[in-house]
Formats: sequence, C-alpha cells, structure tokens
Amino acid sequence: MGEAVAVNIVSADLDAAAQPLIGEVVADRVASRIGAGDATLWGAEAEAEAAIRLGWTTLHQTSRTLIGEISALRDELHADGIDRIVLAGMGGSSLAPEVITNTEGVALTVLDTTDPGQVADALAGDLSRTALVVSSKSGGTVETDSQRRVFAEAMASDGIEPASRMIVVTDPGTPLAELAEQQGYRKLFLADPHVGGRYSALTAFGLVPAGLAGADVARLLDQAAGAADALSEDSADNPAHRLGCALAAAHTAGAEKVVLTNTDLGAPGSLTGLCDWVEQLLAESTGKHGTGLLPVVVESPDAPGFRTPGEDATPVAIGPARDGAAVSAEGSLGAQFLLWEYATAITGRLLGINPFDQPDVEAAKNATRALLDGGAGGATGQAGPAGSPDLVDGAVQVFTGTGSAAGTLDEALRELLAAVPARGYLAVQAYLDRLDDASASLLRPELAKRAGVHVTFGWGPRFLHSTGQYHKGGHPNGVFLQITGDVDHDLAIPDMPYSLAQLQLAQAEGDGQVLAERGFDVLRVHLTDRAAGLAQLVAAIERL
Ligand SMILES: O=P(O)(O)OC[C@H]1O[C@](O)(CO)[C@@H](O)[C@@H]1O
Repeated sequence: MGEAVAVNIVSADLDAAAQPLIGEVVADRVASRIGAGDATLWGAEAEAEAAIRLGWTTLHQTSRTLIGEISALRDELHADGIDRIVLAGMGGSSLAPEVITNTEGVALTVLDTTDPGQVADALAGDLSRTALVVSSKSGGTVETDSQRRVFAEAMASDGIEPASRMIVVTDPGTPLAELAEQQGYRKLFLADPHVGGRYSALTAFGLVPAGLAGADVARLLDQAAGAADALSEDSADNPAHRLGCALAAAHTAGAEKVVLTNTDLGAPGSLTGLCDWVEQLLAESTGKHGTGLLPVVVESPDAPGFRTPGEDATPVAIGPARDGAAVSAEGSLGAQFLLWEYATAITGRLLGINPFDQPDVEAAKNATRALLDGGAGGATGQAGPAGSPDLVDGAVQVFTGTGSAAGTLDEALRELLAAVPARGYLAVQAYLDRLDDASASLLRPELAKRAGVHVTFGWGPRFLHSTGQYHKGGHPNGVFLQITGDVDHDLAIPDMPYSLAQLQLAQAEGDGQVLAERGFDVLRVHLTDRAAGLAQLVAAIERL
C-alpha cells in the first residue's frame, strides 16, 4: 500500500504505547470486520445502531452511480444559466462539500449559520443564477429548514419559481423528502440511510453540492478506492490502525486532546479545511459518557497549542510530519476521508464507546425549542438577550451566570480562566457571522497564549453539530466563553414565529443553559456593536 494514504507515528513513546493496541486490533481482525459490516464490534448496546451505520466502507463503489446524475444535472442547470450553488446544511451535511470545494478551489457558498448578516450576504448574490442545495439527513434540522424558507421567499419575490431552484439531499422517508415531492422541487437525491451524517462525505451529501459546484467527485471516489483495501486489511501496516491506536494510546496516557493542523497550508494540493471535518468526526463520535477525544483545531503549526501541546494533548499533522507533530496523516482527500472514518471507528472500540451516536446534541436543541416557544429573544427586528446583563462595559454586555463578583469585563475573563481545571480546556463559541466577523477567530490564539490551557474555537450554531457533543458529553473539564451580538438587519423566517436573530440567540442561550445545568462555567458576552465589542475583547485579553 503506502502510496494512497500514510500515517506516521513520529513520537517514539507514542509508537511504543500504540504497538500493543495495534497487535490487539490485528488479532481481533477489527479492520476487516468493519469492512465486512460487522456490527458487533462496539458492544451489545451499540449493535442496533452500528447495524445501520457501516455503509461508508463501500461508498467508493456504491456512490459511482451518482456521478452521471450529478453531471447531467449540472449541465442542465448551466443550460438554464444557473451556475451559482449555495448549500444549506449543518455539520455532516456541509463540512465535507466545504473541504472538497476548498481543496479544489471551486466556488461553493456554504450556509451553516443562523446569523442574519451572513444569510443576507448569501441572498445578495445573483439569485437569477443560483440553485440552493438543501441537505439534511434527518430532514428536520432547524437551521437548514430556516435557510430554505428564507431563500424560497427571496427567489419568489424576485420572480423566480423557487421549486425550479431547489435540490434536496436527504434520507428516504424524511419530512424534507416528502416536501420536495409535494412541491415538485427540481431534484431529490435520496442518500444511503446506512451511513451516518459525519461519515457521509462520499455519499450524496458530499458529492452532490461539491459536484454541482464543479469539483471532480469521480476522482474523489477513485482516491478512496485506492486506499480502501489497505484500510480494511488486518495488518500492522494498516494506516488506520496506526492512527486509531495512536489516538487511543495517547488517550489512555491522559492526552485526550488532539491538536490538529495542516502542515502544508498554501502548498498545491493542501487539504484546506479537512481539520474542521475531522473535528466533527472525532468530537461527535467519541465525546460521550465522560470520555472521548477533544479536537483542537489550530491555525498553523506555529499557533499556540501545537509545538508545546503539554501532557494532555497530541499534535497531529494533516500533511507532512514536521513542526513537532507526534502523528501525521498524508494522502489525497478521498483517501483521508476513509482513513479517518476507519481510525475513528477503531478508536471508538478501544475507548469502549459507540462511535455512531451523538446522545447529548438533542439537549441543546430541546432547550432552544423551549426558549423559542416561550417567546425568547424579543420581537422580530429587536432581538436581544433575555434578562439583564451583570455588567456593561462599552459595547460588551457581560452575563456571568450566578455568584460572580466581577465588576469589569477584564475581571469576568480572569474569573473564567481561573475556573479552567488542571488539564482542562476553554471553548470559545462565537455566534456571529463567520465572514464579516471573521476577526473573532483571532481570540483563540490570543487566549491560548495567556490561558496556559488548550483553547478551541467554534462558530455557533455550526459547532453545535460538531464539538457541541463533546462539550456536554466528553471529559467534563471545559469552561465556555459564548459570544453573541446585535444584528444590523434581522431576517424573518417565513411562516415561523421567530426570526433568524431570535433563533441564533436562543441557540446560544439554550446550549448555555444546558452547559450550566451540567455544572460547567459559562461566561456570555453580548456585543451591542460587533466590531467595537470584538476590539474591546481583544484588548481585554491582551491585558490578562
Ligand atoms: O443532516 P442533518 O440531519 O440535518 O444533521 C446535521 C448534523 O446534525 C447532527 O445530527 C447533530 O448535530 C449531526 O450529526 C449532523 O451532521
């Protein structure tokens, strides 16, 4: 094998710790049994779910029929002057197409947000040339449904028949499949129901939006096919064994965090954004029952957290093994998808968890629903946080939760950092516009430099479908900084009693409530002026 995908355990100590696990996994024939669809590998409790979740091992063959359908639809759309693809989808329904198109340099507008400003920017593109791919495995995800409604209304008001521009990807029998049929949407792709959301990169969820946008999705399947035999082989050389067992061995030694970065960013063929896809796969698959692997995606090998990971983390390179990486994974994108899926399933078995469920995601969704039913977030157009802030500092309203004596933003931040347990982590959760408020992501390295612990960063509500599972279900050693902000122009969601801004705030408040109920420290800062508030936050962090 070797050529299609390669994993190098650079750290001699980690290699020594991984070898016995590799021996065990080879003896138990884990890889070939995964490839053959053996659902018993994760214990009796996981068996029923695993029995309907192992279809991803053969997608390089079973997804072939999609290629012709996608290119025929693309030609048809082009003939009608439609060449701009917008994707509405969360988590496993958008991360793969985002990586695929980023890696190939193909334009795809990914809408995985409820931020009204970001949605408005996508609506401001040329709708006469736009098709909306609505992707949802369950067919019931509130963000995706809201985006669909907003786009349908905007298209109709521009005199465009929305049904002619809607392309749906969903599982058979979902409410979204039914809607697509009732409304006569342009095309309905029914995905393989035997593949879970975060394992669905090579199903219609990954291939349809990426292929319509112009990515070479046949090549992606070829790349996966080139690695499939090696990844299902019961051999000590199987790269998935090396990766899965290294991560499990590190976890046993107390390194439950996996610091991920691209070590070849900017080089031709660099897999831009793959870390975000791996982040969801690892966090949602393993972060449960008080255990799991916490992905910490960092900006570059020079960013805080990678070269000096401490005892609680393993630095993993996507790309060449350098810059202090303990493990590296190299190979084409299609091969990497399959590598990480096998490795995650193997780690899941070694950690004793079911890698195919996400038991804690629902809690935040329920809390959000309850808040919206109770009229949270103010009236449309005036959405604002519930309750009064504990203090106001310039453009920053601070909600400390109960029992804080903080009198300033600086003090509140200091208190939050002091609350991080030894070997814990700080998660920054920014419910903002990831394009217009992009500077918020700078808070991660700034905080990491000062906090002395690992710091993760996620855009809300996107991270709720990724690290959100780990935050609530994984090792209980996180503290949370939520950032929300006022919006300049809210957007109504047609036929729904709440607006996008209200939904976005309710998602932050709902998840914050669940975290607080579970005993975690949560500090929320609400920016009444986003740019000024972010500048204030940076200045306050610099003073820490
Ligand atoms: O494809 P759906 O059903 O809209 O779900 C989107 C995402 O939400 C989750 O189900 C839960 O967060 C993810 O596992 C999934 O990728």
